[in-house]
Amino acid sequence: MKYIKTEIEGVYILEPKVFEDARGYFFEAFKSSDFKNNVGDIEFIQDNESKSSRGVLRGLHYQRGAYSQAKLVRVIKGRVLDVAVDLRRSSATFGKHVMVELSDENKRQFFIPRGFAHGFLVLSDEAVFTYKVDNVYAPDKEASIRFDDEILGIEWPMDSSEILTSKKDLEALPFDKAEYFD
Ligand SMILES: Cc1cn([C@H]2C[C@H](O)[C@@H](COP(=O)(O)OP(=O)(O)O[C@H]3O[C@@H](C)C(=O)[C@@H](O)[C@H]3O)O2)c(=O)[nH]c1=O
Repeated sequence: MKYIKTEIEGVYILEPKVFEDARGYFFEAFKSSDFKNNVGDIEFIQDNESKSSRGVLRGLHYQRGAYSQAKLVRVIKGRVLDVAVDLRRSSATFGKHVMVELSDENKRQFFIPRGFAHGFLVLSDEAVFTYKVDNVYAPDKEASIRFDDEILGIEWPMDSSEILTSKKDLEALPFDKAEYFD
């Protein structure tokens, strides 16, 4: 697995070594010891999976305060654009984001530390998205920032007429009303 640093401290793109043969392929999707050596001592406690159709945008989500979750995300079917927004007020890249394409073809993974908002847009007809988190799900600590917030300036490659979000995400707060991290 290659661990590639991004322009935001603590955010990594992971590229697995894929072994192909006549039967198909094999790769190590997660190896705790490697992850610890390259990223840090993070204990993932839950695996999640969602399926979405083209144009679905889930995000930009985070859990507030001590309920923040680090996430290791990947796509096992289809193609998405994944975005992590830095909400760490003391960070040099506060308010900045990293965008990466994740697909079943490139098999890339994206590591988003605590203190970030996260979201993705589905580019293929269907996408199955799976991710590990390192903290409990706490529905009353959930927060959502508008994906099309002007300050964030994320360039989603679809018109808002093509984008489908949840009611919760439509009612999300603008970035300047969000709760940040120290
Ligand atoms: C996130 C989550 C949701 N749920 C339930 C609540 C709800 O009834 C249903 C769907 O939840 P949501 O609408 O919040 O699902 P979704 O919009 O897919 O939320 C996810 O979006 C991506 C971008 C993230 O980064 C995740 O952390 C998470 O916030 O699943 C759980 O039971 N456990 C969980 O850990």
